[in-house]
Amino acid sequence: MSSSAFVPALSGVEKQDFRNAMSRLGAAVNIVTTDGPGGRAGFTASAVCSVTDAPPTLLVCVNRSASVWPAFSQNQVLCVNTLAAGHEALSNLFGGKTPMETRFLAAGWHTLATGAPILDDAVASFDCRISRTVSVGTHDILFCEAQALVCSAQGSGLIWFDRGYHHLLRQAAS
Ligand SMILES: NC(=O)C1=CN([C@@H]2O[C@H](COP(=O)(O)OP(=O)(O)OC[C@H]3O[C@@H](n4cnc5c(N)ncnc54)[C@H](O)[C@@H]3O)[C@@H](O)[C@H]2O)C=CC1
Ligand SMILES: Cc1cc2nc3c(=O)[nH]c(=O)nc-3n(C[C@H](O)[C@H](O)[C@H](O)COP(=O)(O)O)c2cc1C
Repeated sequence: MSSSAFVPALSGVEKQDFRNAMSRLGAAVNIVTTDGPGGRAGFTASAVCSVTDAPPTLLVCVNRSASVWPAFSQNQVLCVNTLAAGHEALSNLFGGKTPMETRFLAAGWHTLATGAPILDDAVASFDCRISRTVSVGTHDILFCEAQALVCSAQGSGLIWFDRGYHHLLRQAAS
């Protein structure tokens, strides 16, 4: 066997080893918001993925111990706002222990179909109703059906990889 850093996991997988391996999966950074009877809330999420385009559905994984969980559970609507390069400070605000009002004061917002806050300069926003929730371990998987979309032709993407931010730059067409 080579002397590289490859470490085989032969008998079960420890939580920290799982996280270390997951840190190697680059993912877009999103601020997921909600509003309604349960109040306005938002958090940073990288566990977001497309499910099917008919009906247009994506999923979001949220830790049930997060302060935002009751609001999402009660409101049953959310908006996935995909961040652009330059949104690192906003991502940190929504990913930490910051009071909810302070998080939202740091950017401009509007609403579309569901009333969930849509970030003014997101790369894309998916305004959704939660169609199904499945609990696995510590997290709820929220299946979300898009009711309205915003898609920007401008801007570079923001990626979370190896526990840090990276910019995904547009290549000039060849
Ligand atoms: N899916 C999630 O709940 C995620 C949570 N985070 C949280 O953000 C903070 C910073 O994370 P990192 O700097 O990336 O270092 P980390 O060592 O906590 O996590 C490394 C990777 O493991 C995964 N991960 C982390 N916590 C997880 C959890 N509770 N359930 C499922 N997957 C999880 C994510 O893919 C993450 O990028 C931590 O508090 C972490 O828990 C970050 C990314 C995803
Ligand atoms: C880059 C990044 C990605 C994250 N992705 C997720 C995620 O997909 N799901 C999740 O439940 N928490 C995720 N978190 C953690 C939440 O953003 C954080 O727990 C949330 O803001 C709740 O914090 P609070 O309980 O202090 O309000 C992520 C944090 C960061 C910095």
